[in-house]
Amino acid sequence: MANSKLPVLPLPHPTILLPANRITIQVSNDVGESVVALIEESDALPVVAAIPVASDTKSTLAEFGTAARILRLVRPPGRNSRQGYLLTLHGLNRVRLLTPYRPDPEYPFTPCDIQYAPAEKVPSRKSVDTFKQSALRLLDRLARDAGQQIRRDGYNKISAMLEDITDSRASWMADILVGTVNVTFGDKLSILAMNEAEGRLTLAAEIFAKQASIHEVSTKIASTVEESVYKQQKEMFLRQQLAAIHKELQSLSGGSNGGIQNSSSELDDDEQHEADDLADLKRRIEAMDPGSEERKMGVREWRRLKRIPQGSVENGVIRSYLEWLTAVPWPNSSLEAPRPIRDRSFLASARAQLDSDHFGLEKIKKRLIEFLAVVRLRELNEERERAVAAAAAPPPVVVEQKEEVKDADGENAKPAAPAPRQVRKSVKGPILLFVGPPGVGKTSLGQSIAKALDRPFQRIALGGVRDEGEIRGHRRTYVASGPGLIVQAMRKAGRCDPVLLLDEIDKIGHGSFHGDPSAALLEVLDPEQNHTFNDHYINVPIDLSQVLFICTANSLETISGPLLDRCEIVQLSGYTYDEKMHIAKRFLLPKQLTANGMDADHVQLTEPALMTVATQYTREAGVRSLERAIGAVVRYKAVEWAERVDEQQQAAAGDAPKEVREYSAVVEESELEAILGIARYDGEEREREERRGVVYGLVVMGQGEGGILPVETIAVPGAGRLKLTGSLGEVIKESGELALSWVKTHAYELYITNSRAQDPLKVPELIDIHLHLPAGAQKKDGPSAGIAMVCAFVSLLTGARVPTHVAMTGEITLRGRVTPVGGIKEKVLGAHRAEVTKVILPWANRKDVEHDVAPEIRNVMEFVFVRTVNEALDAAFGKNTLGWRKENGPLLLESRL
Ligand SMILES: Nc1ncnc2c1ncn2[C@@H]1O[C@H](COP(=O)(O)OP(=O)(O)OP(=O)(O)O)[C@@H](O)[C@H]1O
Repeated sequence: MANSKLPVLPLPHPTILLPANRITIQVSNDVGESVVALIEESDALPVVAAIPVASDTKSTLAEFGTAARILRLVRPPGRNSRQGYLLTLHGLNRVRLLTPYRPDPEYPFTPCDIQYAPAEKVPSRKSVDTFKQSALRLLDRLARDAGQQIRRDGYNKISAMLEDITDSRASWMADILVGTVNVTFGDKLSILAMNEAEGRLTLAAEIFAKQASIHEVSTKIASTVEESVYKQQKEMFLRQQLAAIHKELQSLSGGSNGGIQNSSSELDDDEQHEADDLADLKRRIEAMDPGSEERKMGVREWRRLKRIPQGSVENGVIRSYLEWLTAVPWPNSSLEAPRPIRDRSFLASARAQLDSDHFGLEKIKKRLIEFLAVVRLRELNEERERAVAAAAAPPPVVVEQKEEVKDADGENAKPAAPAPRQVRKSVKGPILLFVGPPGVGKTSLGQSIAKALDRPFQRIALGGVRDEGEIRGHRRTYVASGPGLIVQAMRKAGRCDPVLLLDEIDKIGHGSFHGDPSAALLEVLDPEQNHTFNDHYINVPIDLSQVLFICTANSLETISGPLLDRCEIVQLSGYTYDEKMHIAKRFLLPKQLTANGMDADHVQLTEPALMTVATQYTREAGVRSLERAIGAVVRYKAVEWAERVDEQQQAAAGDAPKEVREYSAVVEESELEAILGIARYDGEEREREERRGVVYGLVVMGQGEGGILPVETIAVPGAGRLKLTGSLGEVIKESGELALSWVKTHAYELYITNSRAQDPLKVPELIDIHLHLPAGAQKKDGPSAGIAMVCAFVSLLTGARVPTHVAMTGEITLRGRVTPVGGIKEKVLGAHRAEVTKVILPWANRKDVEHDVAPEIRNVMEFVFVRTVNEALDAAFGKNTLGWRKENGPLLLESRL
């Protein structure tokens, strides 16, 4: 190892000069001047010890460096002091600094003691081979990824050289390669410090292997980044172009908002939202079933939208159309029956659901369970059939989703191969029609069915719908057009298989110059047609076959025949007071308590109080008014409670002048008047006066509610005619004529006239009979008032009276037979509410009373079933009240048949 003295040149961090390498560095003017002096001093090219600075934070020099020959020095042009000199060095040998370097400000190149590295041994074959392999792999990669041909050629040349190199020159080659390729400062420094050939080759092989894999990864990352950057740039570029085109189009169409863009940043937000909305719309179109009608329509309208300038009316129309189109829940391709249906315990849990939502209604619940069982069986059968068919069918052709997505926006989109859409077929069970008075739970039963099936529930109110367009939507040519009620409900439901409740189909208008809404409903409800329901606005067939429709109505009379034909009627009647009490306690009160933020400890209605609310404050078949009245009581108590809490707080804060009022949770019957006001139905029965010519009949009103109705008759001077008033329909008028004819025929037997030939309206005086049914504004029709009319005429003509606790219903024939009528349960319940205790009914209606009327009512009322008018008269006036002539003529005998 030879020692010597060499001027030290610190290399700026992170420059390192390895032996056999050449570098050019920039040096300060002082250093440059010193190099000039050095060159001038020496005969040959001067040699310096080029020592790297060990770290970028400290200026301490590394221990090792390279003896380097100064090859060239370039002065800065025009003595530009800031630019510095350029110095080219050629590395010769490894050196080690023996003494610490202390620069002299006067003369930077102070010679220092250095030691040259010893002569190297020839490295082993193995390490040379490993080194060569590693270096060749790296060079190969570098050549492959080099952008320019000239660099690629350079790497290839070095590779060729490396292959031919001798073992003794391998370590020299290692220095050249480490100096050339881009390795870290640390790696270079460790190569510099390694003055043994064998060790240097091993170290170089490791460095090259590491470098090769780093290079590989970074190339990969670079290419990925490049790709995404390219995509983003491309998108940005295209968007900018699009924006520019829009702007141009706007200015062409006279838009004067050119300057707006620069002036306000608020508008930028709007633009952003606009862009987001459009992107959302586009995404929704892309998500539509490829090849489907709706997607084709969506794509077509989307293209139109792009062509029409923003802000124009047409643009808005298309936008809102597309929003609707994409919001309709189009059938998905899920072929599985919904989960709850497949569940084995489905029927049991459906039953539990119905029970937890409704009291009583046993027959209805039984019918609904049957209905749900049918729905389940059909769905499961369908699923099985589909599975078999799918197993037999050839495998489906897979269509790349990515291509389809492009089509939605691409101008040159080819029509996608329309793969037939596979959807669950319709359940095609019967369409249920709940008929009954208001507030008996028709709507809430529909909700329970939806809950049991785990499907969304939507109610469509059809009351007062007069225009077909309300159901089917209006064509887009109309100003402010939009889709119909069905599509609106489907959108709200958000699924293609909701339960839709068509509420009050009996109140829907029939044909007018706006079209017939009930005809549109026919299409909706027809399982053969509703898989292609056509909403005029959407204008793409919508599949409603998976929707479960349930209808409700108060009465069947106004429902058109064809509509009725599609439905299966489930009749709900009113509740007895007993049932109402249960419903109130178990359902209505807890519901109202929750709705008003109270709990059961805050309000307790005593049994007599509840009964009074039911009997004297409400008189309805259902429980809606009862619920309202209970709600009013709860709210009253809520106010009391809140006041008391406030007073307590004030008292606690010490600023309450008054005493805290007492609060009692219990509501007694006596408090009801203060809470709900004067009872509406209090003592009404007492007002029912027993009068000549007045009889109470039983009726079912328009809302399906039963009740009693007085049949009033008076005799007025006249010409033997009958006058009927009170908004009577044809049938009821005829039944009045019929009743009078019967009375005229039997006037002799009833001691009204003295001979069979006399007309009771002409002898002894000439009179007219005026029959009136009160509540004149309410339309009345039907034949069921027959026996009530006969009784009223007989009462008028004989002077006998029918007690006010008696009411009756029944149709009569000319021969005096009493034939059955409908609505018995409602009528009996209505009579019970009106505190009638004796009801006269046709003999043939016995079974209705047995089946439909609750035992608690049957037990407190007297039912007289009559076959003939004579029996009815006896039951109404009391046996032997009316005198009957003994000699029974042939007519009377006939009437007893
Ligand atoms: N059997 C019952 N058990 C529990 N609650 C009931 C029962 N029947 C009705 N209700 C309650 O009465 C209220 C009114 O019922 P709903 O709205 O279903 O009546 P509706 O028959 O549909 O009336 P409308 O013909 O006027 O639409 C609801 O809060 C409902 O939960």
